[in-house]
Amino acid sequence: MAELSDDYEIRRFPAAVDGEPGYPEAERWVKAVSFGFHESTRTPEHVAKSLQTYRADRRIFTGAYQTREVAPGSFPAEVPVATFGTMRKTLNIGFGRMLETQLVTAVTVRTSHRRRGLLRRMMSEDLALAKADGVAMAALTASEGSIYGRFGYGVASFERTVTVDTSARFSLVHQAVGRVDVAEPKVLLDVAPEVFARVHRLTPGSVDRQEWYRQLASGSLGRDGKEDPAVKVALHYGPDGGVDGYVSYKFLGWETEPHTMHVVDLVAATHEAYLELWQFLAAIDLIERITWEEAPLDDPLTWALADPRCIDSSDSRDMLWLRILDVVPALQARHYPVDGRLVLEVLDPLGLTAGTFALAVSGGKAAVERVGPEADPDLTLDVSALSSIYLGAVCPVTLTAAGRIREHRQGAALRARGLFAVERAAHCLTHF
Ligand SMILES: CC(=O)SCCNC(=O)CCNC(=O)[C@H](O)C(C)(C)COP(=O)(O)OP(=O)(O)OC[C@H]1O[C@@H](n2cnc3c(N)ncnc32)[C@H](O)[C@@H]1OP(=O)(O)O
Repeated sequence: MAELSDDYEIRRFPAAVDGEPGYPEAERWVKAVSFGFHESTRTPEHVAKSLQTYRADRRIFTGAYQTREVAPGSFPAEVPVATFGTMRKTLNIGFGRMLETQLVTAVTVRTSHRRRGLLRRMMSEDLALAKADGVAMAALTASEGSIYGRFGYGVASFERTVTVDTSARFSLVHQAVGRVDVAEPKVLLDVAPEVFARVHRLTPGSVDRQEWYRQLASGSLGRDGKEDPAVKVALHYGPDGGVDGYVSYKFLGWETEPHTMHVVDLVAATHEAYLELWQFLAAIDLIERITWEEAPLDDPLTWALADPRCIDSSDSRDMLWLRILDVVPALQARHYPVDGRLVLEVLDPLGLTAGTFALAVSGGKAAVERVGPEADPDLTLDVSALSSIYLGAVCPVTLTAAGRIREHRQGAALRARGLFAVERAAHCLTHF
């Protein structure tokens, strides 16, 4: 664990709502986070609403506080100079299996206190505590690609921004089996979590959503802390009449050309619902373009379009970063689509998971054991590379080519690729 400096005290406390004794401390913490991300100062109402959703997620706040006298006139000592938030949610690890995961969010360090090891200290302590608490996986989404590899995180899923031309060119090779109709946005307060729960069970890489998502999708609470009257909603009804998908969207205004609808949230629990929601979006009159920032890379829409070039997707990026905290339970939790055996030598910059492990899969079920240093490894890899291949969305053969995995036995990386494959493309619709 990192050296603790006397200049700062680290405090951990749960999210509190207005009226509770911990509220002033939680309020200052939230304000420090928005300062760290260069947002406008949040109004007290906005902070109160944020804290209600954070409480529903049972978030834990970590703050670093100055212990020495602060400069006169500067932020007082009660305002944290560094923030670090966590909550626990499930991660779909393929074939419908769920793994409890420590989600890390709201990481900020005030400019005047940066590069003194505050992030390293908060991260090392938090990951060690989560592991001691029996949590085998941590996850985050990163503001910069250069920060988190050193702590053992690896990119495990991707997303892309798509701009879809919905002029006369747009045509889907798909015969509708259900129907789509517009609805009052507030219906999503109830419907969105139900539809998302189905998607979460079906999609490897999916992280269960925070409370805020249903509020965002229904226009109840926008990013600015206010209701968003621009949000519109359409529901997809399957052949049985039940709602199995929705899209929440906003018109970008007549001055944006071509006239564009922006997707706020699109969640579909069946293949048909996904395509039919796109058919609906493309059919909106006076609109020639749809934009969506959270589209999958491996997207059925591409293959259902008569002209796949209707999609412009120049912006692909990393999405979910995973960090295995405990190798044996993490690997044993997965289902494997093929049988096989692999000996993995795992390196860990924080020392949480280092060791050599034998993974033996029979009938899809894994037995994992720590073996001695004399065991002959098939692969040597950093925990960040193991975390990257865990969801099947990053290819071990490619990581070997990149020098991130060392293959001691020819064909071992390809074997790992087969073992870690999942039943459908990994995609995470949850930012946190
Ligand atoms: C999950 C999320 O919340 S993502 C959001 C992350 N936050 C932001 O981007 C907000 C703006 N940035 C910041 O607040 C800070 O610069 C932070 C949080 C990124 C880093 O905090 P610091 O306390 O300065 O980091 P700390 O001093 O502990 O550095 C630890 C190591 O990371 C390195 N590092 C830190 N930030 C960066 C960076 N942006 N790029 C590259 N390396 C970095 C340091 O050089 C150091 O390396 P070393 O241990 O090998 O010497």
